[in-house]
Amino acid sequence: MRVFLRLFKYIFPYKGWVTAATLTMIFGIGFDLLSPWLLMKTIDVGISEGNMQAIILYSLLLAFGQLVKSAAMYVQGYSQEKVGQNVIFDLRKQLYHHLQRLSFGYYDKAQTGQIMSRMTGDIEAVKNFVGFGAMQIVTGAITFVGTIVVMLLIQWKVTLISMATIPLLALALWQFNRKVGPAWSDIREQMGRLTTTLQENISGIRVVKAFAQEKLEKSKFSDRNETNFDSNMNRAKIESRSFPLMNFYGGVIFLLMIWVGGIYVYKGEMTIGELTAFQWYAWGIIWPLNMLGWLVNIMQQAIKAAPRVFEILDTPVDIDSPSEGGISAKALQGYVDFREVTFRFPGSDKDKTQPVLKQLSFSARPGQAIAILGPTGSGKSSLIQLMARFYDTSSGQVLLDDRDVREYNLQELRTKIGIVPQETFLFSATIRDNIAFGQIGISQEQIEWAARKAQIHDFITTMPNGYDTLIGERGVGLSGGQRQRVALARTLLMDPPILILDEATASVDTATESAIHEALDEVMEGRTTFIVAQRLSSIQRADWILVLDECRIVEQGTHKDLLESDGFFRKLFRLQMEAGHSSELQSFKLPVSG
Ligand SMILES: Nc1ncnc2c1ncn2[C@@H]1O[C@H](COP(=O)(O)OP(=O)(O)OP(=O)(O)O)[C@@H](O)[C@H]1O
Repeated sequence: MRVFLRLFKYIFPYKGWVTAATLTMIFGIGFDLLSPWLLMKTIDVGISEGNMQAIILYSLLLAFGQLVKSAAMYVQGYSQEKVGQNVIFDLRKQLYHHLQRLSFGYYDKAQTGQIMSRMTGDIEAVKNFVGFGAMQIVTGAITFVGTIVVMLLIQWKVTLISMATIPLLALALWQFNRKVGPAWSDIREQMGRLTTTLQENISGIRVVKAFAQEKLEKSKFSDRNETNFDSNMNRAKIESRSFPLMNFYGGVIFLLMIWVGGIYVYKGEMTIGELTAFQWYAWGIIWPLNMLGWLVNIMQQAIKAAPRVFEILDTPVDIDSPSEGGISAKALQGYVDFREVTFRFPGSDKDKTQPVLKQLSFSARPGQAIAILGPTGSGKSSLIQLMARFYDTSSGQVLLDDRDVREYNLQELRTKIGIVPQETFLFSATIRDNIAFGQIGISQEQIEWAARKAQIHDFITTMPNGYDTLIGERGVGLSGGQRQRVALARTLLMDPPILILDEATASVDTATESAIHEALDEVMEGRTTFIVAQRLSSIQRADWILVLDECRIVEQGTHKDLLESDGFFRKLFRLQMEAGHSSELQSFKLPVSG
């Protein structure tokens, strides 16, 4: 019931169209009830009594009625479709907007296939009910009751006897409704899983092929496909057991009507006209009953699909601007302060899981380049994600220009923190659009400036269509290093006061990396730059180094400080020297002892 009430809120704005559909529906039903009566009069008053005028009058009225009914049907069909399409348009828009607002924490757990299936199949199921099923159920119910009332008024005894199978039919329908509901719930869930399997396979097709695991993937998909098949067959079984039975009970009504009606005509208690009209009225009873099974199906699909859609809409937006909009981040300068920051990923059990970051404190100011080093999994990426509020701290504070990040307007805050992440994503668009992503009024010169700084301009000019070359899914492929440089150009174009390079040059060769860092020297001036890296060659320009290990900052200082103490940094330096990277590390200019 709550599902219907909630759906009603989406229908309410289209009350004008609902009224049009309802009025034309009532009009249509009125003519449906009147037509057999007119036929009865044509026979009893016109044909039986040889009254030509009555024959012409009632026949004309019948023809006119059918004409008006057709027009009413057109308006009803159009209006109800208009309501249905508008409702899914609004629902889809709201869902998409909500998905845009949900935080990383939600996407860490959500399955893309499930989201896609809710955005498409589930919403479509809701539309079928709102735009068609609901109105047909009401039409069927009014037609059914109205027909019985008119028939009772004409010949109540024949009507009551003919209706003998109605209780049996109601029982069959109740049983069908009880069984088909869970079946639809299962189908919607299986469809979501099937879409997830498909989406993961397509996204990960390179891994599948590299490991020659097509067979395993095929069998995984076949399993899901089979489960989906079984769920649908289960529903089909329920339908094929129930529909013929319901049809049979409906047919019996028709037969009883002819049989009992014939006897009553024979006894003179019913006219031929009345019996003929009853045959027509019988459809007003059988039609809704036959349709009911099908309509219950549509209704049950919507009842099971709508909560899956509402589940996403009800997911709270845990990271957002403060309710009053937050303070402006437009003039952010780039002072960063971490104060006793402890962080645990959302959803992780406080008592069971170790925090990813524990009691972290450090400061950075504009113009400074901070390197973040540490073994893999030590929390480097987690740390930088807290600045742009991709996640919020579990305790402690992240301050930007002396204000807690949670006080800022979120959208503005994010445009002031440029992150080049480890894994870059490029859209199916031209290189120009990828670099200018979302920024309005950007000139070609600005785009080329960013591309030059990211050391990708020369490569772009060698491409067949230069900056107009399509990349991503629909266009040409780029190497890992080229992708990273396009992503770097995209971030530089944002001109953020805080620039974060999270292993942003890990996929480029050391010569290109060195060229990028040289070019970035000028860009980094006046900005606060964080460089997360494993290669020491990436952090040669850092003024301050933070070393993370086991959730804590275990070392911090300048290159010189850290080379003098016997910690992680010095070990890493020696390892990379031994691995033959001495030429790349010469700017450290410190003799290694011991
Ligand atoms: N979305 C997530 N949900 C739960 N735990 C996560 C999530 N992302 C990372 N972790 C865990 O948090 C810890 C720190 O991960 P993080 O990515 O910050 O490390 P890192 O130092 O950047 O590692 P790397 O150098 O390998 O990139 C790891 O133990 C990781 O398993």
